[in-house]
Order: sequence, then C-alpha cells, then structure tokens
Amino acid sequence: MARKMKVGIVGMGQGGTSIYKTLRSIEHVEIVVVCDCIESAKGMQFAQLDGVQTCVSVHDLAKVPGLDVIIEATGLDSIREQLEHNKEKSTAVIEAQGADLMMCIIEEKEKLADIKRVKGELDAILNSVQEAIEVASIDGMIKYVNPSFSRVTSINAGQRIGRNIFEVSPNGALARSLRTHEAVFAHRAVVGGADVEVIANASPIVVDGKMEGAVVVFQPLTDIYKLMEQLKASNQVISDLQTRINQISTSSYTFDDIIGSHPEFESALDLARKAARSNSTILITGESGTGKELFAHAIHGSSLRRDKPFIKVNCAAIPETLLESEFFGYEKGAFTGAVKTKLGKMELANGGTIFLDEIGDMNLYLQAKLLRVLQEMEFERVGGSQTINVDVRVIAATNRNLLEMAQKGDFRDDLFYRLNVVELRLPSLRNHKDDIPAYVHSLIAKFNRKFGKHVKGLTAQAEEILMQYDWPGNIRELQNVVERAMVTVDEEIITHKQILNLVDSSRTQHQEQIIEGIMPIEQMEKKMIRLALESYGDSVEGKKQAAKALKISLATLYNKLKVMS
Ligand SMILES: Nc1ncnc2c1ncn2[C@@H]1O[C@H](COP(=O)(O)OP(=O)(O)OP(=O)(O)O)[C@@H](O)[C@H]1O
Repeated sequence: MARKMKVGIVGMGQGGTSIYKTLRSIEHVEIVVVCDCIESAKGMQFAQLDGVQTCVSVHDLAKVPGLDVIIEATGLDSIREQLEHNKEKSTAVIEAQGADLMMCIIEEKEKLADIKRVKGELDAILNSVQEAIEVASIDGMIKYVNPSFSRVTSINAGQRIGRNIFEVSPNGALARSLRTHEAVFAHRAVVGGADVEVIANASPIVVDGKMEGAVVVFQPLTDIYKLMEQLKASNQVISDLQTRINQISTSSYTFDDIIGSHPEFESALDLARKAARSNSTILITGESGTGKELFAHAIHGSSLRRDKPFIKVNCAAIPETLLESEFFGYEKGAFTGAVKTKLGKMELANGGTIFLDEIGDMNLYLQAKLLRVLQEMEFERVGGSQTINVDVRVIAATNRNLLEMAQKGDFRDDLFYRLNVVELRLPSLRNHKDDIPAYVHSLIAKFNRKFGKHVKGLTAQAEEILMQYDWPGNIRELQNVVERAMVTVDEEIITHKQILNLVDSSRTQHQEQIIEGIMPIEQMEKKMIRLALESYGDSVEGKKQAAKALKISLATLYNKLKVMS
C-alpha cells in the first residue's frame, strides 16, 4: 500500500476546518498536527476529539518531524514566512487554494482506484457467466462482448466490437431495445456464424436518468433444452417413485382378521395357514364374496414376505389390450403414448406376492406368458429386449370353474395345473351359516365404531331371517345388509322388519311365519340350543348346563350339535 501523505494545517478557522474535514476522509492522507493561536477554535476541538496533535505556535508545528505538506490556511504572510524559516527542507508549504486543488486530485485518484476495482469485479463476473452478453452505446456502436458471446455465436470480440448493431443485427433484441428505449423479453433469434437459435433479453442502460446504451443477454436454446431435459428426467424419477409408492401396498391382514369356525371353513383356514409358510402357488376358489381376497391378504401377511409388496391385479377389470403392459410394464417408445418406461405389476411385486384376482378372465395369449413367468420367473417389458428376473409368489383367485374351462379349451390346462399347486376352496356362506352370528357380532362392533352408534344386537327373529336367507352374495352381502341396517336403526336393537327390507324376500323362507313370530319347530330347536350354548358357554361344563336347561341328556345334545354343524 502507498505511504500516507503526512499533513499539518495552520489556521483552524472556517477555511482550515473545512480542509481538515475533507482531508480527514481521504484514505491516503494522515493529518499529523494542526495549529491555531486560539486553542478553543472549532477546528482545534475537532482535531483533539480525533486524537490529532494540536499546538498554538507555528514554530511547534513546523518542528513536527516528517511532514510532507503544511497547509497554510490563515492567509497571513507573516505566518507563511515563519513556516518557511522553521520547516524541514523536504516539507512543502501550500496555501488554502493549493490545498483545494490537491484534495481534488487525491479524490479523483481515489475514485479512479474505485472504478478500477469495480471494473475488475465486473470483468470477473462477465467472463464467468454462461450467458452471452453484448453492450452497445446509444448510437448502436458495439462496445463490449463477453467470452460467452464468442462461444455461443462463434464471432470473436475483435470482429464484433466497434461495429454498429443496427447494421450487423438490426432486428435483434439489442437493436430493438435501443430503438424503443424499452426492455425486450424472451426474444427468439438465430445468431452468429453457427446459426445458433437463442433466447434473448435486452434492456436500456440508463445513467443519471439518460439512456446511454443497451445490453443484451442471451442463451442458446440448446442449453435451455438441456436443462429442460434434465428437469424432465428428474420429474420422471419422482413420478415413478410416486407411482411405486402408490402401487405398493404391504398387506396388514392376518388370519386373526378372518372369522369362522364351521368345520368346512376351519379346514380351509388350516390349509391356508400351512400354505402361508411355504412359497407354493395357491389357487383360491369360491363364490363371489366368500373371502378369497381376504385369504390372499392373510396368507401374504402371515408369510415371510409380509414386509414386501402385495400387489393385486384384477384380471377382469383391465381391458385385454392393456393387460400385458399392466403385467409386465413397457419400455419408453414401445407404442404411441409410451413416453416413459413403466414398471409392470410383476416387477412391482418383486420379493413379495402378486394376487391375480379373477384369473379365469385372463386371455389365452397372456395365460401363455404368465405360464412362462411362473416357470422361470423371468419376462421382458413390452417393447423391451432385456430379460427381467423376479422372485414373486403367486396367489390366484376365481369364482369360475377353471377345470371345466380348461376342459373346454377356455383356459390353458398347463396353467391351471401350475396354479393349482394348493387349492383353497372357500365355502359359500350358506354352507357355514353357523358362523353368521359371529360375523354379525363383529360387524355390529365395526359399524358402531364407524357410525358412532351403540347398537347392541338384533332380535331373535331378525337373526333367524339372516340364518334362513341363502346369501348369494356371501359374506360381502351380509356385510352390506348389516351396514345398511345400522344406518337406519334408531334403537339399540335391529329388528326383523329392518332386515326384511334389506334382503331379497324370494330367497327368505317362511317370512310370513317369521313376521308373526312363528317358526318351524326344527329351527326353534336349533335356536334354543344356540341360545343355551351362548348362555352357558361352549366348554364341556357349559354343554352339561345347557343340556340341563334344555331338559335333554348330554348325549342328545351332542347328537343334535352334530346334525347342526
Ligand atoms: N371369514 C371372513 N371374516 C371376516 N370378514 C370376511 C370374511 N370373509 C370375507 N370377509 C369380508 O367380506 C368382504 C368380501 O370378501 P372378499 O373381497 O375377500 O371376497 P372375494 O371372494 O374376494 O370376492 P370377489 O370374488 O367378489 O372378489 C370383505 O370385506 C372381507 O373383508
């Protein structure tokens, strides 16, 4: 850093004080000493506050060593003479006017240094930005282009600077901004020798309210396209992950969610529990609403794959044309509209279980493909050539008779046998009606929670209707009937009238008698036996007490129970 100029001032009246104040703020000047015969002069006080040495005698000031300049601000010849006599040889004495001039020069020098610094910073910025920048003065003379300008346009600075923008690029954003004195946004143009398509923004350069020129900043569209491509790719990744998250559901059902203790139902449950421990393919058959999907969930939820995906495909709900891509996914560009690669259900289920509901509705072409997957656990995405290996457990379900379909040629028999490794036949509800009270009990508790009600149960006659009805829609229909009864019920007990309104009367036997409270003796007997067991319990002791209450022997009770089950 340059050495500071050491200055002394004589005469701290108005003139001297004003010089003092100006010099004090100049970086390259150090005021070493000030002098006035009046010690309390304003300027003397300022100096004292600033910690600058003060004195009342010109002699003392002149003796301060190392002064470069003494500013004589009294205008008195006698003082000037005293200074000339006493100062060091190398010290210059200047008068107030000279000091003003000196200050102007120093200030200009400092301004220049500032400008140089700002210019250095600006150069660094302009040289490093990716955008091309061009500046022209108000008459169109090109004053500046940055290195990116040359990179983008293949025109070097020497070829461009000094030319007139109205001649070289009369329709560009820069010329338009100069002509209109307004900013120009998102102007698309082709520039340079390389015919590069760019998008440009230009704005006027205004100094002290006057337009001096304009600046244009532009970027090749290829750069923008590249960024857009990158953005699209990132969005694609996000949306794929989102789809994956939406599609993957790990099943939270277990066998504890399945109600039913009728022997036929129990044996299906036992088999399902055993199958859950293996990896075998399972075919679940049964009428609609018998619980096939619930069983599939429970098997997955109780298997070692329980923390992996459970993916359901409803083969009947997906149009045939989409089924293949739904299953195996597709590669980008596989067909019109395949703008991105999509994973199929088979891939999504990797490590977990795929549940093929309504498998009987799958077309023969896809059946062949599925057979290969089941045998080799590998497939290709639609439009792709890469073989994808997976580890998926398959559970299929149908309410159709696949064996019959296979015999007729409507279902591949090899696939049927491949699927039918474990066959789980779920009984229709009409075949395990004894479980109805337990279902109803659990459904009432579930809907009490859902609707905030306090329903306690249903009348004996209402229950009897449920027991007599033949439930074509099985447990799903029972669920609907109880839910609708719960919506309409005002009391704590659901009545037979409410139930009768909800079931198909042609499928309910002896409804008139029931309305009257009359029912066949045989039904009445079953009902009394159930009631007795409910009251005394199902244990041996409970059965003994129930037999006593029914006034029959324990052996007779056992015989009757055998017939009932
Ligand atoms: N044993 C059961 N215990 C409790 N709820 C059951 C039982 N069986 C079925 N459900 C319930 O009944 C409804 C129908 O069951 P699910 O959807 O599993 O039947 P499905 O046989 O798969 O029917 P579909 O063939 O029409 O697809 C479901 O809400 C299910 O939770």
